[in-house]
Amino acid sequence: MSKKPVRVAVTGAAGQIGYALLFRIASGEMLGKDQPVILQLLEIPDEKAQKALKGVMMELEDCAFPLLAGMEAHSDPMTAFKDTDYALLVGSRPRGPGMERAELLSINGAIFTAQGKALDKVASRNVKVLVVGNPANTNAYIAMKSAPGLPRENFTAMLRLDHNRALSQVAAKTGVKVGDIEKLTVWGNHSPTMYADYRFATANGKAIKDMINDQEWNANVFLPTVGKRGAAIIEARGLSSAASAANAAIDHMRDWALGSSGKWVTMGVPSNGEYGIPKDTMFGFPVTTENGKYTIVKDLPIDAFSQERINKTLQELKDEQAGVAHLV
Ligand SMILES: NC(=O)c1ccc[n+]([C@@H]2O[C@H](COP(=O)([O-])OP(=O)(O)OC[C@H]3O[C@@H](n4cnc5c(N)ncnc54)[C@H](O)[C@@H]3O)[C@@H](O)[C@H]2O)c1
Ligand SMILES: O=C(O)C[C@H](O)C(=O)O
Repeated sequence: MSKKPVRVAVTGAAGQIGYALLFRIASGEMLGKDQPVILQLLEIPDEKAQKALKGVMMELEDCAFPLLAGMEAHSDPMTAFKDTDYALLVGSRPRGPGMERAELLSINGAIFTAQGKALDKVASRNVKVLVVGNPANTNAYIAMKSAPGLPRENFTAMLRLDHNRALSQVAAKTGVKVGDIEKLTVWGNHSPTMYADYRFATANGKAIKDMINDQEWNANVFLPTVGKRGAAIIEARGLSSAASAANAAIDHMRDWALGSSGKWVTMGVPSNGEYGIPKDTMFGFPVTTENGKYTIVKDLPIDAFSQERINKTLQELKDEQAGVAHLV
């Protein structure tokens, strides 16, 4: 018997990431090749954006995806999030030239307050929320705080792009296959302060740390490369990473919904106090996922170098949270 369709809301649906994301959701890459989906697409109430959204929907229609059970265009989160089972919050205002971070936080803060409130009122009580729009961790924190009627663990931020970037850099350095690397993680904020950590990583039972054995490379090549990769893509493409961001969003949601088969993945999730991270801080942690739930990997040893990096990315998140304190 075929499965009942699930509702997937995507905001910023006519944007770059939306264009790289929607076709993959509709083809079953996110929730499985046997799971029909209804897409509930949100764009700003602007003629040009809504027209572009219609164009994307025409293309989705032209793909004749067997799993696409329905499609709706919205300009109001209160209708876009109605009964939604999954919400991918991609739409947000990018930082313009000369814009202060505080200004960006405040503009996007207003978006994620409204969207959090709408999710609180109309979404499924089991909704799984992934925030992609930057600053992703703090936007996810605002949405979570604006939705007190939903379980806080339903709100997550995307660190998976950093995780995937780190995997590829480690694979290139060691010569092992990317798919053979396990137990890598990224701690903290989706920003250049993130801490990609391969201390526990293995490939075919061998320790990656021993294979690399080069702390100078770790501190001065690997971490800056992963941390500044988004800026390097913008510099090269003239646009921010969209296909790799959409791919990471698919990976994040797929693993959350369908399980990671015991493997570690990185998710930005509200802390319960693990590793000394204050409760509710939306922080990148190593997690495993099973039956639609994630569990933070606990009690890993944190050495002095790692602690210093974790403190730095935590401080940035604390500063961001202080900047939006009036909104939550
Ligand atoms: N977390 C990550 O790893 C990661 C990676 C890459 C990009 N990003 C971020 O993702 C966001 C989207 O990137 P993009 O390249 O698709 O940008 P884009 O500008 O191409 O598209 C964004 C879309 O969002 C829409 N939008 C803006 N405000 C909205 C709102 N309140 N409701 C609904 N839609 C709204 C815009 O109209 C636009 O169509 C940016 O904030 C970017 O910085 C995050
Ligand atoms: O959009 C950006 O500022 C960069 C993006 O978050 C990325 O990591 O590629």
